[in-house]
Amino acid sequence: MSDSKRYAIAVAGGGSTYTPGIVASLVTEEERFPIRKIVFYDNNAERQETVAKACEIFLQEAAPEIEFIYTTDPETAFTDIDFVMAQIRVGLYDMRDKDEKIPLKYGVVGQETCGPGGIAYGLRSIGPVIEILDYMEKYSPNAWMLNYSNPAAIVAEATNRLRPNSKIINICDMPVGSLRRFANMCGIDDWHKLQVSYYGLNHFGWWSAMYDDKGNDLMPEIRKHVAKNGFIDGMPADTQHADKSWYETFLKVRDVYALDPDTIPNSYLKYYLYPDYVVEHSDPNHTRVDEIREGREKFIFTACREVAEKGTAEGSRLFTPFNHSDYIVDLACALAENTLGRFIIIVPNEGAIENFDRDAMVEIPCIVGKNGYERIVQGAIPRFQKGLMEQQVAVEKLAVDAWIEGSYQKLWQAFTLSKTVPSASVAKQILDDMIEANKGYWPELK
Ligand SMILES: NC(=O)c1ccc[n+]([C@@H]2O[C@H](COP(=O)([O-])OP(=O)(O)OC[C@H]3O[C@@H](n4cnc5c(N)ncnc54)[C@H](O)[C@@H]3O)[C@@H](O)[C@H]2O)c1
Ligand SMILES: O=P(O)(O)OC[C@H]1O[C@H](O[C@H]2[C@H](O)[C@@H](O)[C@@H](O)O[C@@H]2CO)[C@H](O)[C@@H](O)[C@@H]1O
Ligand SMILES: [Mn+2]
Repeated sequence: MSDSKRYAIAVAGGGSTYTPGIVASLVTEEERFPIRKIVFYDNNAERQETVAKACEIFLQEAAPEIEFIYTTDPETAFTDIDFVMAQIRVGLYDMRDKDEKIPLKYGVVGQETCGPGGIAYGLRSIGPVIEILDYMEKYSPNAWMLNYSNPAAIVAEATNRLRPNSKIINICDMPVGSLRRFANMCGIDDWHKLQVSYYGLNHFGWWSAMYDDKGNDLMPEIRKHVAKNGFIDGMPADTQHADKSWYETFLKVRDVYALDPDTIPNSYLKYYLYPDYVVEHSDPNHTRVDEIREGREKFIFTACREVAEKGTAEGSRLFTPFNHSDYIVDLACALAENTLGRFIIIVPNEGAIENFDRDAMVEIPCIVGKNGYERIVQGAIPRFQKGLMEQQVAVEKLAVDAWIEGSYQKLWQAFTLSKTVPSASVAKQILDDMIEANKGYWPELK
């Protein structure tokens, strides 16, 4: 890529609720990351069109120099692009509904990326994510794919196993969302000023050190805050995080933190460490997906239709950059423009966590530039975290084995090994229901 280049972006999952935010960040960052083309790709023409019509109007008003197209044709989407930003949800919210509600029927955590729901979603995501990666390599062999599609841990294990040489970086917005909260807890205006040590698997990690840009230790202040308030930081919540379930998750970090006051945990650990509490506080008939249908999805699609009806995006709250969209755009910019910024991303361990599987996909800080990423070594981790991670990484690897081999046995083992599941018999009942629910999405299991 030449230094004066303007970049072309394909957004895979153009109909995602996160797409307007990504477009907003791309426009906001145009000066340091110039864009010549944005293409939306989705396999659901109708869903994508609603989002695309609004984005088209916004782009005409805010950045008319950017060419914009949307398509369901892979060749049109992936030809002549520099980056794929992927955020597909295979099976849409209807299948998320099953991921959350089937385990709850058996008294087990029902969650999008954790436990049986996360494994079920993983088995749906692997094939289509690989398909998009293959399209990218066929039509734009030099491009990078930045993948948000969940469950990122299982998708990362699969892409590493099945396409080890591909230019793909799997990412999560949880670390950056949390950094923004930590900065706020310490009265620091910009989370980029934080320098942190962090290790784990995706949605399964811990901060072990945090400093400000002058090298001052922030851990004492953050520890004090988290012990008292969890991740509730007093910032006004956006639409999504004003939801009751996010509030509860951020508050519950207090109890997760209590288990190891030396580190600050990822909020997702509540599903593994307090599964009984989570189930008791779940309504099996109204889970997170229902909150989203009533909240984020409704807001995004209503706002898109309003922009299309009015013929202007002026005054719409749709096109607001936020940390999720800023993060993926920052990362693309780092690869394109060699910024050498620090990013917490999901990569093969290869010794960065000294006393952990070399071939596990771990989430750690890396330096990112034109030639990819360089890991920042995290050293040896404590026994508590290591024990938990070994169990969880085995779940993720068994799930990918099961997808590759079409193995019922390995998938049963994966469900059984999840810390959220109490026994092999409960695992089997959930698995058998999941097989029925995922017909047409999962490989045939023998
Ligand atoms: N990694 C992270 O931290 C992170 C953060 C936020 C969202 N996400 C993920 O981003 C994705 C989008 O989330 P959402 O809530 O906006 O979902 P959504 O259902 O609103 O959007 C997903 C889009 O993907 C499309 N799609 C599904 N299968 C496809 C395929 N095979 N090819 C092309 N398009 C396909 C759907 O039609 C839909 O328009 C999910 O996977 C979600 O888990 C990840
Ligand atoms: O339940 P949803 O669909 O609202 O959110 C699911 C996603 O949640 C995580 O991202 C959070 C993040 O943890 C939080 O700190 C803040 O930044 O908002 C994010 C959502 O935008 C998670 O990382 C994703 O993988 C989930 O898809
Ligand atoms: Mn995530």
